[in-house]
Amino acid sequence: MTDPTAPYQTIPEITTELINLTAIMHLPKPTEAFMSDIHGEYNAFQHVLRNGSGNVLAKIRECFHGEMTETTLKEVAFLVYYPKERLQARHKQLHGDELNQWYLTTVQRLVRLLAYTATKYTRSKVRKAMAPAFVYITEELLYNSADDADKLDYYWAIINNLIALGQVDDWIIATATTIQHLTVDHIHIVGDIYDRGPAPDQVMEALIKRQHVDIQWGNHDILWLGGAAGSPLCIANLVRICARYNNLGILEDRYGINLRHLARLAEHYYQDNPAFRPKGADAISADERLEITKIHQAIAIIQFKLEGPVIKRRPEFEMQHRLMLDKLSNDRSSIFCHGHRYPIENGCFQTVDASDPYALLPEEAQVIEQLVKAFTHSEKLHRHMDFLVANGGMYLRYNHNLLIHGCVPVDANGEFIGLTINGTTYAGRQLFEMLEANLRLAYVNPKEQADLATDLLWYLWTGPHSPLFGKHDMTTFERYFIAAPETHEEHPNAYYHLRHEEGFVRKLLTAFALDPDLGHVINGHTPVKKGKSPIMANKKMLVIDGGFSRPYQKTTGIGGYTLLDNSYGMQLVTHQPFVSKQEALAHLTDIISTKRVVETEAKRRTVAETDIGVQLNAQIKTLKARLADLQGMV
Ligand SMILES: O=P(O)(O)OC[C@H]1O[C@](O)(COP(=O)(O)O)[C@@H](O)[C@@H]1O
Ligand SMILES: [Mn+2]
Repeated sequence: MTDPTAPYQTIPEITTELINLTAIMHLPKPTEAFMSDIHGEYNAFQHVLRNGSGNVLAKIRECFHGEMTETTLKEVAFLVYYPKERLQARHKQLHGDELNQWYLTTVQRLVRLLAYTATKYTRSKVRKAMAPAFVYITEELLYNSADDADKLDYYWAIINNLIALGQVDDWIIATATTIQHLTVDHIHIVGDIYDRGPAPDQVMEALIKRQHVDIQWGNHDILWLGGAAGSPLCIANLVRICARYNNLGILEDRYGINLRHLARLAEHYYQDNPAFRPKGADAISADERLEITKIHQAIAIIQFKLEGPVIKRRPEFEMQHRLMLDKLSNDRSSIFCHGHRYPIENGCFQTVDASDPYALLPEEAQVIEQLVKAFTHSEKLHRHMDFLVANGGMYLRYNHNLLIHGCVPVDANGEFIGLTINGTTYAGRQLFEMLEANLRLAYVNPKEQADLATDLLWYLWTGPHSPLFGKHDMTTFERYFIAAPETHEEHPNAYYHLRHEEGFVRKLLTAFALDPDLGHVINGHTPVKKGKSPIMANKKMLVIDGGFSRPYQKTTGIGGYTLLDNSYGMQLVTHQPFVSKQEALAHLTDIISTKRVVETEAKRRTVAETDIGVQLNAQIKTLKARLADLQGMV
């Protein structure tokens, strides 16, 4: 890494930079937002992203305190969230002089709001958040006040010219976006961008456009990373989930993955089957539903077949109990598992050879080969996965907090447990690091499909000690084919009851080299059921999967939680279910219901108390030593 102090070598250069860095240390800590389990719900996600978890409206309220009615406040807020759409609406309503008056008022308001949101940042940081084409104009407006009599004409001349030259709409859009970005400086995504919902690719595009984003991988994200890394099992799982949620379009239309071979195989071998009809597919034709139902069965059976060889070649995964196809009776009418014989419902094992149940038919092998090729060659998928790999990890330590999608696997006594590979046992933080190193290895070697690194990707999705899964079994097979509900249970790791205890959460923070007095553990993954609190362990544990995922809103009763951490403290924000962008725009409805203060700081926190502050402090030390050397030489 290059030394950030390298450009400062002379006494005046060093002095200027020292003054700059020391001043930054005193600025308020930038705002962080935490979101998780977006599950492809782009519209709800982008709304929360645009409104900064309710922070934009709060800033507008403070900035224009007492000057605006509730309706006007909302109008300004929605202009900041959806500038393009609101401008279109204005163009329909207002013309000529009325429109010009609206522009004059609006530009002035946005300049005031921008100045207000920019106060806690350096000029250089604010500049970086602006659209390059408008930096000059915006800075002139921002740093020359309309209240200054000498500058009044100059100020209004800029605004009038923006209007006269037809640039004002673009400026409004650019400035609204800058305000959004300054309101929430840093975004943490605590996993599960993918699966179940319709537009994970759009979520990725939105994240790529933001400047400060990190991602803690979720088990569903691993399937897609695994797909790009050429793992046949990850591919089979994610295609199955796309079929189950009527989302095959994500593969074909968004990522250019051709499903023709799979559809042909499905058409040949499968019929209608109630257990495999797609969810949330009321609007599609009967023919289409039938086609998806067949594809769903074809890929599920391929998945169960592919699991066999991996479980057998990796005894260290301890997943032999997940071998299901060899437990079917010869006539496939029953199965012996979980210590009992159960009848099979909705069976579709026509391609399973009783004497060699895990063998793929030649056409199944061909389908999977073709899918692997398509996944490893999709340019768009690679762009998205490169971003996920470059900006993501198995866990993150950030400003004293530990961010993890699922859990840190432990036994009933709270001792770390994990995987033993080649005689070495990996548990606690080492387990995360070993898995991450293997993921990165698998990702850069997509041609390897049966090596340990690729098999570990699948383990991350479903393994009993996977920190991203956190349950003993994934009972997908039983959920499709066995009615008895006791076979569907997926026992959660002891972590999930221990995380209510403060002592246990302190132990986790210490194990990840964080200060247990200052830090919190922030989790996603498990929807917080109606009536349960997402704040646990004397506020040390925060669980923010309130469920953006529509299919899960029945369980949670809400539209999701997000967490905000600013210089004043931490706040948990509860969101109502998001209906649609059209609905939000038509009625200016936000989806914030409550803000709950988790912690309030006695003294406003500054940059000095953040991770960036620690880095700046090191730079200050280096520069001071360099200055002393130079002064000694004089
Ligand atoms: O709701 P579905 O589609 O049946 O999925 C259920 C499966 O999803 C999982 O909950 C994993 O997904 P999450 O990470 O979203 O919890 C499995 O444990 C479970 O078998
Ligand atoms: Mn998850």
